[in-house]
Amino acid sequence: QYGYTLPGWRRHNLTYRIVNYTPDMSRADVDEAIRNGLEVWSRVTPLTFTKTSRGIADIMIAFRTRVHGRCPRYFDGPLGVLGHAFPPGLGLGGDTHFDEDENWTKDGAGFNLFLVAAHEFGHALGLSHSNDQTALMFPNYVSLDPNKYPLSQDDISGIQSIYG
Ligand SMILES: O=C1CC=C(NS(=O)(=O)c2ccc(-c3ccccc3)cc2)CC1=O
Ligand SMILES: [Ca+2]
Ligand SMILES: [Zn+2]
Repeated sequence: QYGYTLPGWRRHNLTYRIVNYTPDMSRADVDEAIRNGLEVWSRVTPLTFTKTSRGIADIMIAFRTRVHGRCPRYFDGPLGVLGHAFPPGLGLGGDTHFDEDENWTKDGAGFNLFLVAAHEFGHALGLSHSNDQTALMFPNYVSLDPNKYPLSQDDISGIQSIYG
């Protein structure tokens, strides 16, 4: 159950672009972690995600540190905040940034990019935090088994309350 749900995207066929890559992982592993992070949500909604490699996409994904660009939120160096995403909307809406000062991995070491991405994309699609500690949208990072299906019933009812 969520405190509030933000308005969702009116269009269901969304685009995303990975603006830059972390040196912690291979490009293929980053592409896969991001694709899987989006697929977690597209599997339970009518949403589709198409990758673009240039221009402006709905969901602009970037690895940034500290104060970055015209983003109103800043990162804090290693640990602490791992990423942030903006709720659906034009411009910054949907954009998702990861803190490059973290050690991003595809396995259990450091922080698992797929898991953090799946959480942040929940915000980019309009979900707030859940108080269900088994939920992907729980505010604290739990290193779930990335191969286990990370969505809880709470997440599914939350996202389906927005996208029906
Ligand atoms: O809006 C916010 C503000 C603070 C956040 N803290 S975080 O970046 O350290 C973070 C915390 C938990 C997760 C997470 C939770 C459950 C499963 C996987 C990741 C991801 C990022 C995450 C976030 O999305
Ligand atoms: Ca940080
Ligand atoms: Zn940012």
